[in-house]
Amino acid sequence: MNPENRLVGAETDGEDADEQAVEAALRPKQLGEFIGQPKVREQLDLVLRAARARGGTADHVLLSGAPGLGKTTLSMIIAAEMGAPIRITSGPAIQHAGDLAAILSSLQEGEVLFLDEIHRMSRPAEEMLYMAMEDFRVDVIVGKGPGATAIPLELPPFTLVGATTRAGLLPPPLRDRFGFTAHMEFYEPAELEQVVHRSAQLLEVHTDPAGAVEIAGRSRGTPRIANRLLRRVRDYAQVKGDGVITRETAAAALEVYEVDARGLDRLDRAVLGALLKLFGGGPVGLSTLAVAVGEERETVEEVAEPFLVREGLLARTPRGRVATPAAWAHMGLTPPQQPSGPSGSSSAAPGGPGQPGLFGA
Ligand SMILES: Nc1ncnc2c1ncn2[C@@H]1O[C@H](COP(=O)(O)OP(=O)(O)OP(=O)(O)O)[C@@H](O)[C@H]1O
Repeated sequence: MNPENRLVGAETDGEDADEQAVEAALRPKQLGEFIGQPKVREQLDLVLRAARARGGTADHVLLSGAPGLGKTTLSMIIAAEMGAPIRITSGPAIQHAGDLAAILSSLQEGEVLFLDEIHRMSRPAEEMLYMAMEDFRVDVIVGKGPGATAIPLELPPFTLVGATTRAGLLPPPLRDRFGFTAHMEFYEPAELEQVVHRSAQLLEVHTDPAGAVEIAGRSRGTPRIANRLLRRVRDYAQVKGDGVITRETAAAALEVYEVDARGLDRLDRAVLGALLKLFGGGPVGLSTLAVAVGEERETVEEVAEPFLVREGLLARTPRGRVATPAAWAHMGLTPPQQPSGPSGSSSAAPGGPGQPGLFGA
């Protein structure tokens, strides 16, 4: 399986230009339209109102959280609420300090600079950013070696919105220069239902409440996935039904796309299936598990496991991967009997009363 083409992948890697255009059209434009994240919304609202009242530029904002939770959307909302233009770039696109200097020196006063994946910027660019954020100034180095000179360049005040999936990877001097930091959480099912209803309205497809519940429940807490599943269910409803999304059409469509009731796809289920059926629920080493499902070790570890761990279906322990009781239940399988006696065997079902500490990693 090519992990980039996963329907339930939270990244945009496998999406074509049309899909990305639809996604862009579904973005909320104002803070009031942004669903969920109540704390972030409330705090950001204060930051933006205060900046507007002062007639100034909003403080720099750091947004952290998993892909597809709305970081880009929020950065655009910040610009819209401030009536400012926005420039979008990303850490990996800024390889040299000069790349950053070129962007910074062309910003207009009050402009929002959205820097996605800010943790992947090169070190020299990062150091240049410190000064730009704090003093709205950069030193452009001209020449090399002992003859090199630093030419100071004044910048107009701007708002940096940095986004990262890994806030912990940011060096503290960079993190400290943001006036407001927000962590985006995964969305509750009820919030995802609202996302589905809103997007369905924009796409002009009729979705009944139970249809939205069905899609939201399979969306892995992520609006981008909810929107993507909605589009696939819409296709199915148009081809196989009368275009209306009901619980039945949503369930039938997502069965075709192999996204189960909890949002697991074929890869997730293959990993869980191997762990349960071939290894009695574990513990089993990652490499062995990867061979058993015919995937790269990294694919299992980085693509399938994070969601399985988050859902409480799989645990990473010092002795290997272990299925939880919830995994057995979800896959409709019965765990093997626990061996009696003081020390349990390693192939016994994990998590039972006889095996304390197995999930303690
Ligand atoms: N709170 C929300 N309400 C409604 N729709 C949302 C919300 N958050 C995100 N979306 C939708 O989800 C999609 C993905 O959002 P966005 O691109 O902002 O995520 P992201 O966190 O920037 O992801 P990445 O880090 O992968 O770029 C967009 O189409 C957007 O419309």
